[in-house]
Amino acid sequence: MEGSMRHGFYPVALRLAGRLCIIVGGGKVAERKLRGLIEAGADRIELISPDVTREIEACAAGGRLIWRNRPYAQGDLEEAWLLIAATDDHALNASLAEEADKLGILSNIADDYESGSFITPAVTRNGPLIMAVTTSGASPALAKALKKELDERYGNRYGEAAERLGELRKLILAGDDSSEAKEELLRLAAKEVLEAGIEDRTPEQWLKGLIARTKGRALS
Ligand SMILES: C[C@@]1(CC(=O)O)C2=NC(=C\c3[nH]c(c(CCC(=O)O)c3CC(=O)O)Cc3[nH]c(c(CC(=O)O)c3CCC(=O)O)/C=C3\N/C(=C\2)[C@@H](CCC(=O)O)[C@]3(C)CC(=O)O)/[C@H]1CCC(=O)O
Ligand SMILES: NC(=O)c1ccc[n+]([C@@H]2O[C@H](COP(=O)([O-])OP(=O)(O)OC[C@H]3O[C@@H](n4cnc5c(N)ncnc54)[C@H](O)[C@@H]3O)[C@@H](O)[C@H]2O)c1
Repeated sequence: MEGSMRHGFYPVALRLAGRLCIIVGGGKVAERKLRGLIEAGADRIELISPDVTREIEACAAGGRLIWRNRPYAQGDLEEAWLLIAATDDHALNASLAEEADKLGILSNIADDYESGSFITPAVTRNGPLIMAVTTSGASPALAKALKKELDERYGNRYGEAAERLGELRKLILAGDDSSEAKEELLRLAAKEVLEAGIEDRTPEQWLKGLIARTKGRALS
């Protein structure tokens, strides 16, 4: 197996609910990262900055985050699970990256794509369907433009489909077919959605149709 050091990123989807996320900085970049955390379901957010945008201030007033209205102070990261450093102070961002590593905290450093343990992709969300694009730091603007194209092309079409497939999947997995038969049904359902779109029927009706299709094929 060959790795690539240059583009050495491992994409994951993190579960943030209940975990303390700290943003240091309160400018335009901090605001965008904050929006991303909220959309991802983060419910314990602290933002440390002596100065914030209006949107950040409104989010704090609405109880979406705790705003510490002061500069970063040593020790602020100790309880954190994840850090986003988005100040305009390069030396501070760099030292935050080091401190996070020492403490074992995930870190995103907005002004230096080589430090920090993760970078944030451009993201589009439609129900459970999340499409994320990264250029490994080569061109954030391209990541943003590609994300828009993906959203226009697939977002509306497959967001609801993913939701419905999720319900169908639960039904199939709860049944007592063999695991091979279940996998075949699940693959067939996803293929059907790609080829024909979703039809207006209950998961039970859908499953019936799929079973008929797999049986029909076995006989032919
Ligand atoms: C995708 C997106 C996600 C998000 O942030 O939510 C994101 N940047 C976005 C936009 C954007 N950022 C910049 C521009 C101006 C045009 C340009 O420079 O191309 C635009 C375009 C715009 O604003 O229109 C400038 C910029 N960005 C970074 C640096 C510093 C450096 O390169 O080290 C500088 C120079 C700062 C300076 O000049 O001082 C660094 C990073 N930006 C990343 C992510 C990570 C790599 C992701 C990847 O490559 O896939 C990484 C490495 C770290 C990180 O932030 O995680 C978000 C689109 C959101 C959306 O979808 O709407
Ligand atoms: N990753 C990205 O996508 C991206 C995009 C554009 C810019 N950048 C980089 O990100 C950084 C921030 O950009 P911006 O446009 O949000 O800047 P900005 O000037 O709008 O905001 C900077 C923020 O940092 C805060 N700050 C400064 N010193 C602080 C301290 N000691 N403690 C806490 N907060 C402090 C300020 O109060 C301010 O809120 C810049 O260095 C820029 O180069 C990154």
